[in-house]
Amino acid sequence: MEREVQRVRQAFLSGRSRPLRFRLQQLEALRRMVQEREKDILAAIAADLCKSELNAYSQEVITVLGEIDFMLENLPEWVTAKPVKKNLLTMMDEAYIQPQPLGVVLIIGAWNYPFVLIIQPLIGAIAAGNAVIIKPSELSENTAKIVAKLLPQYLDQDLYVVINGGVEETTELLKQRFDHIFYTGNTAVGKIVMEAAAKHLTPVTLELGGKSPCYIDKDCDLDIVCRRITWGKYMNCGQTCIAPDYILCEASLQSQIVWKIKETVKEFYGENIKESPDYERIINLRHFKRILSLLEGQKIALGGETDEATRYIAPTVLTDVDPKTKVMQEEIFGPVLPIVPVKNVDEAIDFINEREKPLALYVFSHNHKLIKRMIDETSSGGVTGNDVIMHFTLNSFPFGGVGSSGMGAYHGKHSFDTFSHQRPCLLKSLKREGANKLRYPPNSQSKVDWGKFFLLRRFNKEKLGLLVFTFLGIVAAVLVKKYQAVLRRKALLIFLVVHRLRWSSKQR
Ligand SMILES: NC(=O)c1ccc[n+]([C@@H]2O[C@H](COP(=O)([O-])OP(=O)(O)OC[C@H]3O[C@@H](n4cnc5c(N)ncnc54)[C@H](O)[C@@H]3O)[C@@H](O)[C@H]2O)c1
Ligand SMILES: CCCCCCCCCCCCCCCCCC=O
Repeated sequence: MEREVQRVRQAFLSGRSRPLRFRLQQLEALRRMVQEREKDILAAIAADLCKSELNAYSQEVITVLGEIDFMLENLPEWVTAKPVKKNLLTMMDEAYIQPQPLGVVLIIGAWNYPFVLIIQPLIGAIAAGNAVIIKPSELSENTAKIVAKLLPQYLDQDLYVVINGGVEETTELLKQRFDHIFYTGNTAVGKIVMEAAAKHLTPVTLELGGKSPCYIDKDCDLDIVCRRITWGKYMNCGQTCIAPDYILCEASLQSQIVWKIKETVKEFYGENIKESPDYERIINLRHFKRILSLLEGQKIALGGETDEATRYIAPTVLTDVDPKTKVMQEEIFGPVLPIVPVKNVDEAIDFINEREKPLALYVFSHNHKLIKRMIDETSSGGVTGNDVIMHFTLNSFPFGGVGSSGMGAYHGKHSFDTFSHQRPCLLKSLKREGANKLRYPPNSQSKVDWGKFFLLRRFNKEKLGLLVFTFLGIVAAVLVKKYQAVLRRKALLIFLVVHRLRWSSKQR
């Protein structure tokens, strides 16, 4: 493992991942890989999650292709140095921010969207000029294998390396020094990753989970609300990090919600859900049993049917759920939707704020003010009002959690920034040493006063224009004079003294 990371580091140190042209070529090659090997990729995802190829394409591949195109379009602008505002002490210097790659990045993926969750961060890491080690989830083994097979056929083999394995391999990998670790998965392992990273002071991005609440106000169109919630909750069999985890609403709305979800389930998946190509299965037996244990002692208002042999759990709704029961203590990550009755929006806000900060928050209402209030008075990684999941699809948004749902974010420019160091660069001349004497010892009150003038003085645009105009006038005058150097220094000195005297008198 150590040798493998060393090899990738050597490749990074060769410098070839840095030029813009190279990054664009690699991103284009990645796009070619997705397009040419689409069938293999979709088959692997389908095998891992019992997912139709159409759904695999619309949930994972579209996002990846969109992200690559967005990077290709914007990267030339993002990589360029950005000039920054200067102060009086640096006005003659060059000052800019240059984004630079961090070095060797480790990306650890989760199984629930096994392709997009490793390839989307990879796109950001390549765009930012890094070398990358990718560790796909061992639970989605088919996708892990196909990614390990295909990437070396399309990308630089020394810079971008896939390492497959389970907990043992990941543990060994985490002992190595990286320049950034990007982890997607559950919060408990997130803590292990962060602890390992701390040993090398490696920065981390943690894309974690949590219980994302969904508040339904009585002032809304329940047909539409229930259709949208049914889509987001049962997509991928509830195994989506930003799926609505539970519903908060007034008790009187419960029966209508159950009825409308039942109708929508029929509309989406037909009478025999098991036969539907759009309804997935639970990833493994451990998760299947975990989800079943959440149903114990609950009032099942819809669904509840299961089949261990195929790890099938029907779309399920629980009503009158007691917040102290197990289903409300952990992230469900399955097709079970508890409804917790609350009296009103105030109680819903308190309920959310008494718990860990979720990855997503959903609010449904015709009342825009209520939605805004919910946003203002709670915290979550992201929010969608009057829909679910959809904020994930907008790559101008930073995607990530807050508090126990994660730290850092990615997608689009936010990925580029996550994998870049924003390096401040100040380039001075070896001339104009006179002004520098101010900061050299021995210090004096007069030097401090000059320092205050240079560093604390604020010019508005008009004054700055006047300053530039005066300065140019001085330069022009000096050019026609015989004793150029002497005159320039004196004129500048006079100008600065006058300005400082005026400023000092105003201060008093
Ligand atoms: N925020 C997001 O973008 C996002 C996306 C998907 C999933 N998630 C969250 O991830 C969770 C589901 O994923 P999961 O955790 O079951 O996926 P998982 O079991 O695939 O684990 C994630 C990764 O952690 C590694 N891992 C597991 N145990 C480890 C250990 N002890 N030490 C080191 N590495 C270890 C695995 O090899 C894997 O690569 C849910 O909580 C979900 O909300 C979050
Ligand atoms: C048939 C064409 C449909 C067009 C696509 C519609 C938007 C689909 C959105 C899918 C979003 C997938 C969510 C993936 C979340 C991954 C992170 C958490 O697990």
